[in-house]
Amino acid sequence: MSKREHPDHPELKRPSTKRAKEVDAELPYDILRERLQGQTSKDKASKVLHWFRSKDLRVSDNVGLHHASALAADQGKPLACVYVNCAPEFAWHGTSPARVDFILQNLGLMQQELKKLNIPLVILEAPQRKDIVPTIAKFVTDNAISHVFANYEYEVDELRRDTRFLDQLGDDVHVSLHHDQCIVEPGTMKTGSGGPMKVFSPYHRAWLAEIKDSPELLDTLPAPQKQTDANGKELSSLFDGKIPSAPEDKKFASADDQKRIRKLWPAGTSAGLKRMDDFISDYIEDYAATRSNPAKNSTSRMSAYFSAGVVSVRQALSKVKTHNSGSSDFTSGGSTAGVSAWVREVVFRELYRQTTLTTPHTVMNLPTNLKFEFVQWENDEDGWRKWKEGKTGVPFVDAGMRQINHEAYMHNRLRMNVSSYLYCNLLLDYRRGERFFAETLIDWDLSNNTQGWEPSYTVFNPVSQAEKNDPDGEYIRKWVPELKDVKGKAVFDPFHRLSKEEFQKLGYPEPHVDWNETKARATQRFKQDMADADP
Ligand SMILES: Cc1cc2nc3c(=O)[nH]c(=O)nc-3n(C[C@H](O)[C@H](O)[C@H](O)COP(=O)(O)OP(=O)(O)OC[C@H]3O[C@@H](n4cnc5c(N)ncnc54)[C@H](O)[C@@H]3O)c2cc1C
Repeated sequence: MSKREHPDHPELKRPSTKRAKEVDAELPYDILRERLQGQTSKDKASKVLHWFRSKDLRVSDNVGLHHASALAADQGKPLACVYVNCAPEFAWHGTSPARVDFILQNLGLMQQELKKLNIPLVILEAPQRKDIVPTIAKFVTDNAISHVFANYEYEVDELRRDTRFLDQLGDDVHVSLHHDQCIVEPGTMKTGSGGPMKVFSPYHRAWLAEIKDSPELLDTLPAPQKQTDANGKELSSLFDGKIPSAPEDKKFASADDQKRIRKLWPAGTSAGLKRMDDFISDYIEDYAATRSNPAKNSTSRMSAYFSAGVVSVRQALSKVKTHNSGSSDFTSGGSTAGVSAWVREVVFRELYRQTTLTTPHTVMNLPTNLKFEFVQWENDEDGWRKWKEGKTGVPFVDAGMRQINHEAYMHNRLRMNVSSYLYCNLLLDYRRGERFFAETLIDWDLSNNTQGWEPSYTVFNPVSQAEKNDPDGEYIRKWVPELKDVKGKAVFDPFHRLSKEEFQKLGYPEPHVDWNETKARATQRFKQDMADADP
């Protein structure tokens, strides 16, 4: 059996490195674009459709929807919207109950908002993933739709799905895809030699220069105008669609969980925009100084809204521009330390989408650096269980894991620490952690998650990381109540810093592994297994 096949862990399935390189060489994005460009243009519309996916769930500043509505209004033709619900698609990606619930709630709010504009939002059901394309293609044909609009999704399966969609529709229907997820179109930031930029610093510099020179990239688009009664009437049978409930395997474990998560992450574009306004007025100026301290809770928490597209990055950055005295110069010379530090994080998000598009093997369950594919991982099931439950005996790691289990969210500093601990100290396949994040986070985003989990030689020391970033131990004491009365620096490493008797009274686990020994083991394993690796 090949090491790529894991009957016990289907989430670890992946293609060979040879296949990965073939996909990189013939980009699914290029194949789709060629197919789009090969369409015969179609000037006259009969009915227009916008197809929402799970990354553009908003009515305002939605590029695809805006163009769909402009065409419909221009030609005086009806406009409808559609979303294809597919439970196996959620299962395939491992989408968390929190994210499924967030998506469904946002669909409900959008349906109401669109109804006020006399535009129906139809929810189609695809029983299996393979049914998505035939289901929507049938809807297009049955309703005599002439033009379909949507926004690009940059992941391999999604690009291939769209190519199949075009093939299935043939020449009778015209399909337009738009770039909506980023400020700068992915794939367009090139190095001097013409290849896509892959390294953060030059990409960041080029990105800042582009936005400074072209502030219109931050302009937002209005919601569609209200549809005429006559056109609304033509679509009258499409108005009474119901929002589906979550599939059984994606329901919250309890009503309490649902209530807590909904309170932490209120659905809707208005709630997201308000969160952004509050962040700008209360936190952005201190962001550079406080962003790494998880106890301060001073980051924007916009990630759930960005990943489902409930708020666009344009909407967020146009607000930051207003705050920055109307200037789109977000360099350190043109904005405050807080503003430039926050925008820098958004630029990571932009680069990761460019990487997904131009190096697609990164979203096919393979590391960017394919040499890491040759590492032999351990099978420490006890360590795996302790990691998931936040019981490794390492306070900073456990605090992060308990936060994710409670909030469907984890502070970035902790994401870096718990991931390093999993694949370096426990030496467990990093893909298991990546999948656990998908299954738990409300803000799961394939590009950000896979790039965040990219394995590297750096082994984080969770004790010194905690001392530096949580200097008062406030975050640890909040999430690990067994340690709430531990005084001073012992909270960072109670097993080594308290007497045996004091430690035993806490009811907190001993460290599952010794950090120094496992760091040396990881370094040695990576070096040895990757030395002759020839992906
Ligand atoms: C192992 C690992 C897994 C991650 N998985 C995800 C994920 O599934 N979804 C996700 O959105 N982010 C992920 N991140 C990135 C980052 O941790 C989160 O975006 C951030 O913590 C969200 O909190 P915030 O909105 O308050 O961020 P802020 O600090 O306010 O940043 C603003 C926005 O910038 C973007 N951003 C911030 N940090 C990063 C980063 N390191 N990489 C890419 N974009 C960033 C996000 O869209 C974020 O909302 C991951 C990071 C790591 C190390």
